[in-house]
Amino acid sequence: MSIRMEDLTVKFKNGVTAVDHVCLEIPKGVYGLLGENGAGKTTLMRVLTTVLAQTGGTVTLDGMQYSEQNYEKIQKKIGYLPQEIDLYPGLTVQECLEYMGDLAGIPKELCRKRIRYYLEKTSLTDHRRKKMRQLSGGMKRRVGLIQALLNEPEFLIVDEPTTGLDPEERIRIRNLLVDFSDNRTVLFSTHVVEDLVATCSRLAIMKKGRFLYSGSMQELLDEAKGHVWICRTSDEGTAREIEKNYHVSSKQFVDGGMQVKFLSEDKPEIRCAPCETTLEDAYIYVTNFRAGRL
Ligand SMILES: Nc1ncnc2c1ncn2[C@@H]1O[C@H](COP(=O)(O)OP(=O)(O)OP(=O)(O)O)[C@@H](O)[C@H]1O
Repeated sequence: MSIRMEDLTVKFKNGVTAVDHVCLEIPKGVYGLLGENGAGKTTLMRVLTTVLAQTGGTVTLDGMQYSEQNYEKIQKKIGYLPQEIDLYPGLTVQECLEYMGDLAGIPKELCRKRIRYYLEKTSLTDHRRKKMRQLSGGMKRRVGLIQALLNEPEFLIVDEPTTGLDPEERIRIRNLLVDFSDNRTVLFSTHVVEDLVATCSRLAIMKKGRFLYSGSMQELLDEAKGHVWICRTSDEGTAREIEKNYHVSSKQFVDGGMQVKFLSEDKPEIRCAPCETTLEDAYIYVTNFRAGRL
């Protein structure tokens, strides 16, 4: 399963161009999508799920064009967990999932078997008789993920799947997505950088409707290599100066002073040492230093 976008554009009636002439190929496996608020990620995902039609360019799914006559066939291959999901509050978890499975045309027995499997995988088995409205936010999110997985789609699109989950559940869901991606494509949109580090080896970074970066995680880290610096200082003035002049990626109090990690294209003129690059640093590097080239 491969998804290809060529010159894809979405311009809303109010004049906002949320997706701006982008090209991208999403291969098999988990593919990360990162970007600031308003970057255009949700709009892009809505096009990929056929909820919204593009205003320009093309999308193909294994060579099949996204066009009205193909929408039904495409929808059968897709699972989607949107950012906001409010499933039937009056139904129990089990009833809700059976109903969603029915809507997706999954035979009853097969559907029940899958529901049992995914309830177990998402630690919801003991909650299956609860009404949807009685669930916590994190539990609702997990039910939302199950409904997206029920038809075992070839292309799964998940928007912030780990929002509201505690650390253990977050890890479990990430592992579930990685297992699920075997021979399938999972587009994983998130603001949580560690989620991508733990799940994918390729990703795209979006800003103002365009891709600032698309490629491997390692190449992204390499781009920022040599531009990340660390300064330990007990002088508040130095710390303030760094904040004023550079993009700070972290700061923390340490014995007798402060440790500031920051990004700079060139070697800074203050006392500091080069430092290992994390995905978060690389993200800040690309969004701030490449943005000027947009
Ligand atoms: N239906 C719409 N009509 C007009 N403008 C819209 C519509 N939907 C989104 N936009 C605008 O398009 C741009 C991209 O929005 P989008 O929701 O795709 O961003 P996002 O990357 O998903 O943001 P977030 O991370 O906050 O969810 C924003 O400027 C937004 O205001």
